[in-house]
Amino acid sequence: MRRDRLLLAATLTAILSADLYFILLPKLRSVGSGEFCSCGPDNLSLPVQGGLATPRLYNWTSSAALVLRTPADPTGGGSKMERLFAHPLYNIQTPALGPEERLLQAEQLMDYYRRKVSRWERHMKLYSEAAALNNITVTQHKVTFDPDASWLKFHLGISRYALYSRDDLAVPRLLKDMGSMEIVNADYTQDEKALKGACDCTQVVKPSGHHLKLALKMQNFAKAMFKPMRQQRDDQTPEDFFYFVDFQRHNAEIAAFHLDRILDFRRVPPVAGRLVNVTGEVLQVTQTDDLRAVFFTSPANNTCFFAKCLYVCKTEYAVCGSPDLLEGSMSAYLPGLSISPRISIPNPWVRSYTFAGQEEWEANPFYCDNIKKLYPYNSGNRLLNIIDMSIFDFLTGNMDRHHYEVFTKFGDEGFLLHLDNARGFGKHAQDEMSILAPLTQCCMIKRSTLLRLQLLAQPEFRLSDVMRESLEGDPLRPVLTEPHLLALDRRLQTILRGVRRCRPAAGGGGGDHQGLCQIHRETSDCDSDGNDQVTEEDRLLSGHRGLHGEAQSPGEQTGLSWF
Ligand SMILES: Nc1ncnc2c1ncn2[C@@H]1O[C@H](COP(=O)(O)OP(=O)(O)OP(=O)(O)O)[C@@H](O)[C@H]1O
Ligand SMILES: [Mn+2]
Repeated sequence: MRRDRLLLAATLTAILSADLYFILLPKLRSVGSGEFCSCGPDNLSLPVQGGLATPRLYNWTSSAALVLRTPADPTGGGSKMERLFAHPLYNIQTPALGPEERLLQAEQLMDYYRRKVSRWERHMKLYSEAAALNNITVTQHKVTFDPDASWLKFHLGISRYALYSRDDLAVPRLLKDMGSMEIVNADYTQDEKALKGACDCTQVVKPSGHHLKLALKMQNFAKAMFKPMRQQRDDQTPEDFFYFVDFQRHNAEIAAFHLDRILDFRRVPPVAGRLVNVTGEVLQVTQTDDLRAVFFTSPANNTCFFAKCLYVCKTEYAVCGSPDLLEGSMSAYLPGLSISPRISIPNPWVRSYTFAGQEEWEANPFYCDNIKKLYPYNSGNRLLNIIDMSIFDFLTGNMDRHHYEVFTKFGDEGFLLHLDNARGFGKHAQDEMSILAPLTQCCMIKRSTLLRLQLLAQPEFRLSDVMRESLEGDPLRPVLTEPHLLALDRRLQTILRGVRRCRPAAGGGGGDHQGLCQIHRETSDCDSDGNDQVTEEDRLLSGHRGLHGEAQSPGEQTGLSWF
């Protein structure tokens, strides 16, 4: 009898403990976790649904992510990505774009495309005649002129505010096309061609041709930059590697596109993963002898190829299919430079690309004050855009941002293109604080950026969860390992802490609020969504606590400077 009671007591205790551990504790943890508890000073309690616009992103992501979607559910279940994109901050109505705000006009692009197709057809005719004379087998693929092609729509949708609009359905179509459409041509990229195979194997820094990337043309003339897989998902950059000799990671390119979209920057061209058959889809379609010449069959019978230059330097840099299939990232090409020129500008926070070099910003705490006086950082939003870029790079851990590009058409107020993100996601356990130097030294941030970062720090929209879900839509899922996803949340908290604690070194914060981070409300011509954004965000914020929650009204009591 006593034994029975003991057994009963033991069972009850076990049930109670399990209850405590699995139900009560997680609840307590979720209440106590994060910096944005509903009563805390950092609360930004924006409405979860409705109000400003209806969700328009139901068709946005491809296959798997779509399958996962369930209607937005305020209790925390369902798709977080869908809830994020349905959030008012992501649904601010934008005014229609005028012709001057678009990068390209439809007729201009269509003419360009038509000329390209007929040039290609003429060229293919001559090429196959010559190939037949020389006994070279070429796979002839039929190209199609498709006025509705996804890449064409993507190019037409580029505006002075962003590479694509939030609800642009051409983008998911383009992702799908890049992941599966027939490849009709493979070649070196322009910058590799510019090297003309020149190699300097004595150069340690930025070894030319290290990167082994290709330009692939698809059957409807879409063009993508292919970066092959060089590293397994769970390999980490070795401790002793300098960032400038680190591998380029195809999965980092893919993940960066998704992150950029989730942050609502829309400054990274669409990137999809693809399993490419290097024999059938590269070797057999290339018309470049140089490229054909770097292919070989490995002792394990796999098809491999070298970077043009490193062929004569280090043979271990070859990449191999298994036996022909190779993962890679496909990054949608931007419109050609002849129809939409871009300029490449050195990043003011550029790193030294030598073993021992140090740049001024690393040694001078007042560096930002100097930059603020210099054109084009002395007016407009260029500096705020650089700070956005540093936030983006800090999240991915990319230290290789030596330049940035802008479309010349949009002048100084154009957005910055975030091209080349392949050196992110190298070390999940390390946060490279120096990448955030533009933010921590200048102590300013766009309000629209801060609002979204704060939203993504809330459990209902947790960045790692939204990223995980978004990346599920890529053919190469899982694109990032869990530790890399979780690192995003940690880094996001670090950025928000940085914003809260920011003290400009020179005390030159400006205005009446020196010594605090400046939260910049953008002017109409620079905001990525047009001038309605400011009013809409104001409306969203009205009735809520200030950004830092320290006071009721912005400006006076929050101690922030509003511009
Ligand atoms: N999606 C794109 N569309 C058009 N051009 C692009 C695109 N992505 C990159 N480029 C151009 O190609 C150049 C090289 O690309 P990327 O930087 O990705 O390769 P990389 O091998 O890392 O080169 P680098 O060593 O110069 O950094 C870029 O500077 C840019 O001008
Ligand atoms: Mn690069």
